[in-house]
Amino acid sequence: MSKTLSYIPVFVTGNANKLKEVKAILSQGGNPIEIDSQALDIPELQGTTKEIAIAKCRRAAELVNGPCITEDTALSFTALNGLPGPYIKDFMTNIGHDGLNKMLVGFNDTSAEAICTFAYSAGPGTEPIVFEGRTAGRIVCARGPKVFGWDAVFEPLGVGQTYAEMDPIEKNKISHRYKALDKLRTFLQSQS
Ligand SMILES: O=c1nc[nH]c2c1ncn2[C@H]1C[C@H](O)[C@@H](COP(=O)(O)OP(=O)(O)OP(=O)(O)O)O1
Ligand SMILES: [Mg+2]
Repeated sequence: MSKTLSYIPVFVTGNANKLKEVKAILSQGGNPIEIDSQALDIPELQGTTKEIAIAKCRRAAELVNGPCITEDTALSFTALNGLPGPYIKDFMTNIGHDGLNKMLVGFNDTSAEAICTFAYSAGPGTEPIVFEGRTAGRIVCARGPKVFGWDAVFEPLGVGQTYAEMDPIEKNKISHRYKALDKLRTFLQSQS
């Protein structure tokens, strides 16, 4: 039986690949949760992953004028004290898979962490709540289809494949997004 919330939150994202994974993860297991979606591009501040996620969700709640969910993804390199972190989108756009590898030339440490921060707001003026998921791995030369962001250069610890090489079902079992969404799911189910 699927659990029915008294309202359907809107997942605000401009990223079709994120939406696809979120829908897949939420429909697995016994208690699917229904969400709507809207493709809005919301300005993102500088700051910690949590500060950025909260500001984004606050703005989204004003725009949709109701309950909403946003998600912010970061890729943090240990050797660079956490950078590019929440600024990964600009780095991907400007220097690509190769550039991300070159940034680590001269460092012995190629470890990195994929961080997903979901934020939920019950509506405009309501302080967003955040749910974080982290998956540890390392940065490698691109392997696999270059369909989704930096998937081809991130190899989760102990898997031997990059996110891009993994079966999407397997990625969705261990990913930063899955871990954060699992916490959000528990919260939403407790609300209904
Ligand atoms: O699982 C992932 N595997 C590989 N790459 C990923 C993943 N998840 C996000 N990404 C990329 C998309 C964007 O280049 C950056 C995050 O930026 P971020 O602002 O969170 O995403 P976005 O602007 O594309 O969509 P949104 O409208 O939800 O903000 O990392
Ligand atoms: Mg964004």
